[in-house]
Amino acid sequence: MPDQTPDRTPDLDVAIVRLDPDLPLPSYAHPGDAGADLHAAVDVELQPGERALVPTGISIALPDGFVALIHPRSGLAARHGLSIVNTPGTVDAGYRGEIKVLLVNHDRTEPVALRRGDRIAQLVVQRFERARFVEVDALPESVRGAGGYGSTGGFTPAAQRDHERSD
Ligand SMILES: O=c1ccn([C@H]2C[C@H](O)[C@@H](COP(=O)(O)OP(=O)(O)OP(=O)(O)O)O2)c(=O)[nH]1
Ligand SMILES: [Mg+2]
Repeated sequence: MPDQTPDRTPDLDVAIVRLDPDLPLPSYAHPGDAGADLHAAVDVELQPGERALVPTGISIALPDGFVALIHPRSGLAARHGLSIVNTPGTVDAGYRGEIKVLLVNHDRTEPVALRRGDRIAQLVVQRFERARFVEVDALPESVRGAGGYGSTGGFTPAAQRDHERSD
């Protein structure tokens, strides 16, 4: 069935140069998708635990005030343990070099073989705010305060749950 989701995402022109004219441009798989899929420009095989900086064959020029974030694809992560070391990778508006993806194979036993043209990651273009860091002597109080790193509780690991049940 065709995707019925109306695409209300506003369009933004982003200049792109294909360093490799045989590869497709990044593209959104469905209306409303946030990420445009990026293609590998080379074949690469990653052994378990191995990483590689994989070229995508494109350079872009984002308008000022925009950033592109390189996210992993969940299917590759779930099926092969493939992720990105520095996820999300940050592509700055001023960057004119080739976009590359720092892939890592988290699988313990199986290598991952990628072919040139495979969709290896997704690029999310978004606006950002540039902060002016205003130094003060003390920060305003908040309900959370300095609590973090699980201060609100986490989950009980299954092994511990089983142990409590058998008590
Ligand atoms: O996954 C990534 C991350 C970065 N870049 C490019 C675009 C980005 O604008 C530039 C610099 O990235 P970043 O600031 O993350 O790296 P850095 O280690 O801080 O290098 P630099 O000192 O050049 O900023 O490298 C990529 O192509 N892929
Ligand atoms: Mg940097």
